[in-house]
Amino acid sequence: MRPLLPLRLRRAAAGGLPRCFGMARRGGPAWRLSIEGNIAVGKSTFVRLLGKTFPEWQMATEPVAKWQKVQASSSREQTSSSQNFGNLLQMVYQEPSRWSYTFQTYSCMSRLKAQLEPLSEKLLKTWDPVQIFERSVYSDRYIFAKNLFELGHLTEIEWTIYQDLHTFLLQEFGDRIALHGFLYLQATPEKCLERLHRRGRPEEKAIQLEYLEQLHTQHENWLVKKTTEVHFENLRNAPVFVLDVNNDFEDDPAEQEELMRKPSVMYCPISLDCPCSNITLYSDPISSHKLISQVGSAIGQESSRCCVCMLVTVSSIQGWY
Ligand SMILES: Nc1ncnc2c1ncn2[C@@H]1O[C@H](COP(=O)(O)OP(=O)(O)OP(=O)(O)O)[C@@H](O)[C@H]1O
Ligand SMILES: Nc1nc(=O)c2ncn([C@H]3C[C@H](O)[C@@H](CO)O3)c2[nH]1
Repeated sequence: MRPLLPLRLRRAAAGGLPRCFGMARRGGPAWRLSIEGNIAVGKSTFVRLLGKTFPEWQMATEPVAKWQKVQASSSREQTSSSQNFGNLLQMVYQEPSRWSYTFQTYSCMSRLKAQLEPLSEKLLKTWDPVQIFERSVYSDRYIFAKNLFELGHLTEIEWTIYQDLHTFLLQEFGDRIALHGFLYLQATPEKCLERLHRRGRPEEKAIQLEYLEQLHTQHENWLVKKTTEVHFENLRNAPVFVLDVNNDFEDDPAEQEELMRKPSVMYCPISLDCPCSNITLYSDPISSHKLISQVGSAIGQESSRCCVCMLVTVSSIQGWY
């Protein structure tokens, strides 16, 4: 079963909707969501599942391989003989004070490029085109760079220059890199460490629980408590859907069922007149769809695909691990 909104409803949102509602039409502006979460929480796994379930969607995975093998990308002769300048991921873990600034400028640039990618031909032909990003230019700054600065691995001057550059680039690119919402995969740092060890990426061998605890706090402050100072108006208003992914439900149908019953909280401060403000949604697609219909009728639409519907659709995948 694919718990998508019925096609009829997905096609209903054609215009005249409040600010937070999208214009679903063939080749129209894409819904752009970022999957956020701690190291090894399960983002790539989740994105892979989304890709299998919605083959028409465009997925931008985190370019870890590029960080592990830095190569010049501007040269016209981009061949297999391109020089390998080293494993920046390993370098930043081994010598954070030396390499954090280099890493953050490079990772930020690679995320910016991903967010600027044009819609694929395939996506242009679909109704409700959707782009999914694994992390974003925002987590680059408000999770990792901020944390490295607080740990003293970025100096005052490096942090200042990074922020200046980040703000400038994001303002320059404006709507071209805008996101419509965030899906925050949330698990305890202990669970992330367990998964990190199970995955066994060599560069991450020395990661301690304390580092994952710090990153967890950064995620909570930015996405849940909203205490992190952010510098972009659209980011302040973006909806955040929090999904508890602590359970190892990959091979456990009983856990999957349990998960389906769990409510998730959607934070949607998108506009004062938005009817989906701070409501509780259910990871059970049927309950969620009922709620979406209620939201739709509350604003005089049969139903629509808004930020809430979009995130519910994405999150309902969770039940099929
Ligand atoms: N819900 C889950 N239950 C059990 N194991 C999981 C679950 N999700 C992911 N895993 C496992 O945890 C490990 C890390 O998952 P994954 O690589 O998807 O994490 P990630 O969040 O993308 O990591 P990173 O932050 O490094 O990009 C993998 O071995 C994966 O198979
Ligand atoms: N320092 C630093 N800054 C980032 O922006 C960043 N984004 C991801 N990572 C690390 C986490 C995983 O080990 C690995 C894959 O996610 O890369 C980062 N490290």
